[in-house]
Amino acid sequence: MKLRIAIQKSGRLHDDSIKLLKECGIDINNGVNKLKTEASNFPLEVFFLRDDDIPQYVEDGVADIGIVGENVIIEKARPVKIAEKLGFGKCRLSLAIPKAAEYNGVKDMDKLRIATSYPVILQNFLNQHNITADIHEISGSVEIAPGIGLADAICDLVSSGSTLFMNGLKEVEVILKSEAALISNDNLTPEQEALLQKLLFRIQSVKKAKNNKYVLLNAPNDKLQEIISLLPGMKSPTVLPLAEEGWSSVHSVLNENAFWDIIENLKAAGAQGILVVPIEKMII
Ligand SMILES: Nc1ncnc2c1ncn2[C@@H]1O[C@H](COP(=O)(O)OP(=O)(O)OP(=O)(O)O)[C@@H](O)[C@H]1O
Ligand SMILES: O=P(O)(O)OC[C@H]1O[C@H](OP(=O)(O)OP(=O)(O)O)[C@H](O)[C@@H]1O
Ligand SMILES: [Mg+2]
Repeated sequence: MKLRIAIQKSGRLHDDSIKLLKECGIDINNGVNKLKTEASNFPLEVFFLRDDDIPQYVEDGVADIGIVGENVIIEKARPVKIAEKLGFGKCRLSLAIPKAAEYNGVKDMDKLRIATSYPVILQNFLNQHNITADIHEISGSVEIAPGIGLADAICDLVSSGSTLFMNGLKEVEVILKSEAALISNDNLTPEQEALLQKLLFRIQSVKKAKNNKYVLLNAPNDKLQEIISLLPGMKSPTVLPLAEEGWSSVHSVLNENAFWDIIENLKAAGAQGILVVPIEKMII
């Protein structure tokens, strides 16, 4: 028995999806233009599909699990479970209007023509704000719509904002924040569920490792207690004597979010020779 995963064939999520599987120790040979392949060291079959189709395939059980943006999951409104958010493909779905247009709030969208590939999410947003607008569904190149007279505003994905900028548009409302997620069919068999849990365990170890760094530093023994008190660590820091009398080496794990603040405090407390090393897997 194999678990079948659907990932994007090409596009924004393709490379990161393959990379995540690799980081989980799963080897797949991803031949050019192949639509289906198998992992050599995990019971996993991989289907390469258009991202829009992935929720439907997972709902129908053609694939058991899939990797797709939350924006697509919500737009397609299929009854699938979100098993894990994956931390890549981060973007937002936003409303944008021509740079020179005046904007005083969502109510300015009333009666406008809005071009989008996300009619369901947009309609829900407009309903919540009691706004009636004319939604033009188009499947791509949405940012060009105001420039060619197709629409007054757009609702599309943004990350750096450069596509909006290049098309003379400005972002005025964020409707949704999104990242890639692992979705699963609602009715997996116990065997499939066990394989999914095995995969999730690996994904979580990879994610935790990415959010943490291994830190080594030298501390004079008279500052050791103060330095140790600044370090969270997985249990408590490792302390080893240095060859030089009166000094110790301290090893610990620091979370990315608190990282720079703690490093500054460690330096101020007398830590020296601070080394920061990436962690490949982290199992707690
Ligand atoms: N600029 C961006 N930055 C980060 N993530 C993005 C960005 N644009 C899109 N994404 C995420 O990546 C997903 C895939 O985007 P992409 O542009 O490759 O889709 P697509 O053109 O619809 O591809 P497909 O050919 O599979 O239908 C989006 O649904 C979204 O979740
Ligand atoms: O804010 P930015 O960093 O400019 O990113 C936003 C753009 O990225 C996505 O398209 P993509 O580049 O994936 O091309 P596509 O239209 O072929 O899907 C999205 O549809 C926007 O057009
Ligand atoms: Mg698509």
